[in-house]
Amino acid sequence: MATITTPSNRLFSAAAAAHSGHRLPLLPPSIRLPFRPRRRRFSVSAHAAPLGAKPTVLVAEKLGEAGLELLKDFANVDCSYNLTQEELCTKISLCDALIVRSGTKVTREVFESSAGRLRVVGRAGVGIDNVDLSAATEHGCIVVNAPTANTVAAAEHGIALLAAMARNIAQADASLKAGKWLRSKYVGVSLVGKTLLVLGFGKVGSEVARRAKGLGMHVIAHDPYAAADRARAIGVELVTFDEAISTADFISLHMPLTPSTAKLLNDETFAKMKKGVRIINVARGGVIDEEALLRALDSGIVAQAALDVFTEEPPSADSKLVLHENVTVTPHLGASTAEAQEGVAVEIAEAVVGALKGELAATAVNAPMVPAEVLSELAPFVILAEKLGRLVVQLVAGGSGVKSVKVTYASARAPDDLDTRLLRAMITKGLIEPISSAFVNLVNADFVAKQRGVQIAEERILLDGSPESPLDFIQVRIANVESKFASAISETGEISVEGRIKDGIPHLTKVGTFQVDVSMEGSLILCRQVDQPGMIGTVGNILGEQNINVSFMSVGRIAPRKQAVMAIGVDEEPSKESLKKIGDIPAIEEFVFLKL
Ligand SMILES: NC(=O)c1ccc[n+]([C@@H]2O[C@H](COP(=O)([O-])OP(=O)(O)OC[C@H]3O[C@@H](n4cnc5c(N)ncnc54)[C@H](O)[C@@H]3O)[C@@H](O)[C@H]2O)c1
Ligand SMILES: O=C(O)[C@H](O)COP(=O)(O)O
Repeated sequence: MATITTPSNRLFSAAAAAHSGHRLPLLPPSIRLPFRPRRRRFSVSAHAAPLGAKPTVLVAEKLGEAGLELLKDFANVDCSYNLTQEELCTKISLCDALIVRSGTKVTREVFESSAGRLRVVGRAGVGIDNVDLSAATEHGCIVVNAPTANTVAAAEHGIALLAAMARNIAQADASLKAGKWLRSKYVGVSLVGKTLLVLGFGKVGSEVARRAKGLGMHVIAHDPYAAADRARAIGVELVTFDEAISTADFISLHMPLTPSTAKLLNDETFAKMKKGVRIINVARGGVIDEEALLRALDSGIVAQAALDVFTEEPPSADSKLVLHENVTVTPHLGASTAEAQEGVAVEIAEAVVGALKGELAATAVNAPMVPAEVLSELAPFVILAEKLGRLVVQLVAGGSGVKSVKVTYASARAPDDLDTRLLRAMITKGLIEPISSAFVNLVNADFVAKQRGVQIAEERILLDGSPESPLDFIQVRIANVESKFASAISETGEISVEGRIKDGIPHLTKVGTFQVDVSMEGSLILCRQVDQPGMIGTVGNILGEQNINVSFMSVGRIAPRKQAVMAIGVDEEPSKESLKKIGDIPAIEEFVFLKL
């Protein structure tokens, strides 16, 4: 038997990966979130839509017709463009989903103003730097984007800017329209044989590279996360950052804006570039230190720049960069083709509708991606996990404070085959919802646990035997607390419960050191007693008098006539009087009533 400990900070690895511009493999689009719909009892929304009512989607920036039609089939759609931040915050409390492009800042204030009603933010495009992802996660709001439909449009715009800049198209056009005929002033540079550096070899970058090869350019790329064979397949060489920037004649930027890419091009990096280098940016303004670029243009290190994106959009009317003679600019038009906008609209509408239906969208950027086949196999264990969390927390004596939770997954499968992110989220949901007003879901489970100071450590036990089922049992323990049911304390001094799946149904199989076997449905009475004949009948009679249906009973004992724990499943909640009568039975040493 081997024990493998897993750090619990992996739940949102997908979010972190997406944030760094590095996506996990995409999944089939229709994966259902294994959560029941939000129950009104735990709703944190002050303005939740009436049950059964259509959800409301606020479309805050222009979206293609085909996408709007898809949304209207499922939801009430409010198209309100050019909202001020204040207007957005006012409207949002009446919306279940919000769709934006890059022009709307979805700030923490927006999530706070939604008072818990906003469940989905759809970014109709790739870059999610205008959405406060941490705030979304903290509010349990899923963020989805449309990462593929505008790739070609952005790549084509990059190539258009490259060619227009090299041949001074914009400047010559403006000059001719101003009545001048300046043929010698606008002599350009050729592209063929020149070295183009693609910085960020993702979807757009690789399409730019492919097109630049067709123009006869020598293309190199730098991307710390890209696979060399993918680059090689289109005749592109992946090189180090320093080598890349010091050899390129043209540099085209295609990475996301993240803390690690912000101001990646700055005074220091411009100083390492070839004199006369030309820069194209259709990624994000913030990846260039714009003041440093201005200095590099003025000193001649950078001969020309072509910019579609700016740190502040729109840039100020007197921006020296925008007005610079050697700079060609467009107002963030990379994704703006008719075809791309229709495609993006459909891509985001499908993702938002799916997320509102409770499906885990393949393009979610702040929730773990769990493959469909894993989800279906884990489904019963997901319910077991929540019930164990819900049960174990009710065994804690008031005032103890839950801080340290240990979860053990026992399985005959290799540890890497078991994805525990969902299970951990559901245990957290079970642990936290009964003792707080928080609404916990797959998106915010780790955050809520951390916020409440609850540490969840996971370990895996590798069992012998055939690995048909993903799990044999799950054990949840809470350390450093007192229990209102002393028999739930294990040899290690922790409150401990253990459960298994039997015939597809979650069963409680161990409490403290006592083996029991009760299905985890309805409610549960746990009694510690001295094992003796007639106990089951006595308790059954008390409950029968009150017309309480007993669904099952199970006795786990240390040895005949010694201490035993009796677990009684009941369909209805017994009255205080009935519970008192049970407690008054002389052989019963302690008992507890638990809601599952
Ligand atoms: N101007 C526009 O209208 C427009 C349109 C589409 C996309 N974009 C922007 O273009 C960028 C790229 O989009 P995409 O769809 O190709 O995204 P992508 O995620 O497919 O590719 C981004 C690539 O950048 C790489 N990367 C991350 N950090 C890096 C670093 N420090 N150095 C080099 N590479 C790094 C990633 O590994 C990834 O391969 C995004 O910022 C997106 O918002 C702009
Ligand atoms: O990140 C993107 O997809 C592009 O920057 C497009 O932004 P837009 O939707 O505002 O055109």
